[in-house]
Amino acid sequence: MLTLETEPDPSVFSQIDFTNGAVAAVSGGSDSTALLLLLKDHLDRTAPATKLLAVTIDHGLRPGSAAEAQAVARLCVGRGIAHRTVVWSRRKPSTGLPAAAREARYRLLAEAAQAEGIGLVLTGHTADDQAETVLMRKAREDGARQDGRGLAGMAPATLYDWRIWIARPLLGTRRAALREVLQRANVGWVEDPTNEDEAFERPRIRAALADRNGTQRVEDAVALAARVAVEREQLGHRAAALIRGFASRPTAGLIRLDPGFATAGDEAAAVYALRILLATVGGVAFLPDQVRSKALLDRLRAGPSGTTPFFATPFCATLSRTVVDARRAGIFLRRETRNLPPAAPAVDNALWDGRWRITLDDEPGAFLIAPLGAARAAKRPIADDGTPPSLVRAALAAEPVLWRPDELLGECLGSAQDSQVLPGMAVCPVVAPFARFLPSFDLAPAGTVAALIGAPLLPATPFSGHTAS
Ligand SMILES: Nc1ncnc2c1ncn2[C@@H]1O[C@H](COP(=O)(O)OP(=O)(O)OP(=O)(O)O)[C@@H](O)[C@H]1O
Repeated sequence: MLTLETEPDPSVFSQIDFTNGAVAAVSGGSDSTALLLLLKDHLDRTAPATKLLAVTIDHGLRPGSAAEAQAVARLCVGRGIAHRTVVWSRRKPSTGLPAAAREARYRLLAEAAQAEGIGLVLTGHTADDQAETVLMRKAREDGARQDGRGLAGMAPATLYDWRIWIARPLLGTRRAALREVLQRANVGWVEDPTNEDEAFERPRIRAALADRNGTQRVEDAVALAARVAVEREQLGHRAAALIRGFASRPTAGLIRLDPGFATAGDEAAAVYALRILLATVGGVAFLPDQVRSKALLDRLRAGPSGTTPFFATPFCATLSRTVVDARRAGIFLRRETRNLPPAAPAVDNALWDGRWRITLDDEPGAFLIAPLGAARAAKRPIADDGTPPSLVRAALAAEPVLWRPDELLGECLGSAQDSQVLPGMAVCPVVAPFARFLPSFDLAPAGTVAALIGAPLLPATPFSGHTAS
């Protein structure tokens, strides 16, 4: 049976590679304040030269938020820890504020880390947070057509923007244990009133877990997460093997699956692989519906011979903004041409159509980015490699090209295909469902799809001795 740490385990940090330093994300609440003290103690004992920076994001959403950040800064001064407060100064949305604040928080934490040449951010998520997350997702999944992979909860590490690792070393530690650490050290913390506001789902679940069966329910939820995480990782490895065995990329924007993909025998892995590929080709941040994806696989499998489909009757289907074209030459996936972004100035670190990451050194506006379009794609020379030319052209038409603003109707500066870097600008394909947040559970399929489409290699994981591949 799984037991949760009621005393913080000093070894929670021992698997983490601190070679390139760490940012501790410290809100001033109990969990992240304890994280900071435990981390500082660990580094003092094991690697005192490690660069450690505590960062507090002041969302400016509550009257006391600046004072709370100052309290963290004072604690850091007293302990010899570098600290920065970063203010979320952009305009706040009128709806979806918690999600926007979360998005901003991760962006600002990642920027603060990157500015210091640090590739790792640590957060203070606890076993209590994990249990709440799993129970909230379970409540949502019951009755909905979900695949259950969300029940793996929060991953021990998540790659943000394909560049900064967010690690959660306290996921196996109870909040009460962290508070005891603070009480023993005579260090106070801030109570966020929104954590108590039962108008929100998480505080309601938190309150429900505070009753006398709470400990058991937290342990059960965390144990469920651990089981599902193992299953999800295993499924990911099997999906990655199918992609390696059956998928190729005849040209930019076009993925070919060998028909054997549909009949390879591991149906769950094939559906998972198909969902990841559909989302990637379509530039969609979430995987398409499990049931519809399974129905599509069934259709791909229904070849006339029963075992080896050769699509005597070719068919086309669209899912996740991706056209699936099954014919004698193979199963082809490409971005549908509907709803492509119109020509617009390239913006730094933006995801163009969810499929390409743009990085600009120049001032914004130096380039425009637009789909190539059918007319120009029709004039492109096509290699004779057995791929139907009509499919190559259809795929190319949805690929981005770059223009100088004053030459929009003139000469095309160059296709952005194949991670082409123009002066002052880099354009790289992304694995869309994992481009912003890649949970460590999904490293295997993400890395395999990255290799398939020519996306940048994954950085090594923050766990010592583990590579991302
Ligand atoms: N204002 C902040 N400044 C710095 N770090 C923060 C801030 N708010 C939260 N964090 C970090 O995130 C962790 C989780 O905080 P909290 O549970 O409040 O956020 P959350 O919104 O539930 O997180 P997530 O969105 O990742 O699930 C904290 O332990 C801390 O490390």
